[in-house]
Amino acid sequence: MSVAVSAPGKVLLAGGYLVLDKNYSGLVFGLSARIHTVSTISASDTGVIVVRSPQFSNATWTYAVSFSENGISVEQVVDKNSSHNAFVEITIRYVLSYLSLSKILSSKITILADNDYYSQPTSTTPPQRFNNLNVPLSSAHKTGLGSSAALVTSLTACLLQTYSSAPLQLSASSDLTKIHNLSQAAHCAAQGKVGSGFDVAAAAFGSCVYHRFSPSILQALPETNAPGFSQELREAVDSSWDMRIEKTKIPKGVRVVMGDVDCGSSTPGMVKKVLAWWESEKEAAGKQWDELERANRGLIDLLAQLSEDSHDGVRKQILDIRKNIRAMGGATGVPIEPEEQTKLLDAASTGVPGVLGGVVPGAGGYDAVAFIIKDDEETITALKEFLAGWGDRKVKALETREEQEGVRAEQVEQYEGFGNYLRLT
Ligand SMILES: Nc1ncnc2c1ncn2[C@@H]1O[C@H](COP(=O)(O)OP(=O)(O)O)[C@@H](O)[C@H]1O
Ligand SMILES: C[C@@](O)(CCOP(=O)(O)OP(=O)(O)O)CC(=O)O
Repeated sequence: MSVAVSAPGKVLLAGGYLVLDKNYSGLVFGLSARIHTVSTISASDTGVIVVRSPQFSNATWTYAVSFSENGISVEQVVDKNSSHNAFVEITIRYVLSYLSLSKILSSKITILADNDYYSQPTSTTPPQRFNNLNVPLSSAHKTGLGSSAALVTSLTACLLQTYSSAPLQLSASSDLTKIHNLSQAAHCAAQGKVGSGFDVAAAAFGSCVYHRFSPSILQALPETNAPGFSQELREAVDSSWDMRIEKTKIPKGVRVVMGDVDCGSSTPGMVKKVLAWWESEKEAAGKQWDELERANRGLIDLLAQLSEDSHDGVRKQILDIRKNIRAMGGATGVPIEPEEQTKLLDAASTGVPGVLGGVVPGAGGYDAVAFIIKDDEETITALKEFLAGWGDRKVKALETREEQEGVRAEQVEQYEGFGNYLRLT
């Protein structure tokens, strides 16, 4: 029996940094680029879970699961080609601990990521779905769609579906909340920090206006090898969390286009500097964040009631958001919208008909841009050509578009290795 689940990637279009504080909003859209997790359970009760990502080399991870009165042990079986995958390992440990099982049947799990998660080699022919990059995962250039959050959420849902005594109803709010909470716990443990969790929220619930959960919910959890970890994890996951999820979507007539810029940014370093400023300049920072929250909410409200004659309002609102983002960058010394990005965003917004505006998504920096454009082929073609010809910086428009739905079950029609054998239910 096979179980297949997928979760979407994300773009935090407005509310970067602010969303770290539960009093402020994050406008996050789920994306059609999804990470799929397929599990096939075996009759063997040796408790071995083999996970593989066939799109990459040296991307098979084998775990021996054992049980004792102290709880569950998940140990990687290491061989000469083994790499380490903390996000996979910790997710397995968290889900099996949450389920408090005493034994498990072995299983094989395959992870398949839509191509937009990683830069693809230049080729005249479009790559097959789930293209085999044939490089180690660590060597693949990520495009910033939130691969770890989508992976952890789809793997969590898949493992729960595989090993729970009662099948999950992914459309049921209670099961969806369980998947979200458990995925947040595993993702934060794997990251070694409790971020805002907007990416896992998008992976679980899809597009939404997000207010974070209180970090204390997860900060109180003990180490996984501590006595009673399973019970404390279960109590935390099953408790009532104080995040707020306001479902939303990109309105008809416009679409989001992500641009992958071939250079890097360091989100953790940027977050550290902005939070240091938030702590040291409380009054000024509070005014700046309140002004940016006002601008962000203005965009959220405009998109919620968009019509053809409010496109100019969206243009002005995006410019207002960007002005505030640049002011925050100036106050903190963090290149949130650096000059190179300002030039790109201004040129595309004024030079390509149908582009309503663009921002630096998430933490900002140099590595990504996101545009809101009229949803027609003429505009998307013109924007792709503009980005491809933008000076010496390679800016590739990604194919992914907003997709409202979060984690969902997939139908596995036929499964030989990987490829086009996944179909939606
Ligand atoms: N296709 C995949 N298969 C297995 N693990 C993956 C895959 N994509 C991402 N991961 C896991 O997520 C990690 C990437 O996390 P991170 O660097 O935070 O990227 P992102 O910002 O895209 O989430 C990888 O090191 C790996 O552990
Ligand atoms: C700064 C943030 O508020 C948003 C970061 O958004 P990104 O989309 O830039 O995240 P990465 O994919 O990890 O780079 C941090 C947070 O909310 O946790």
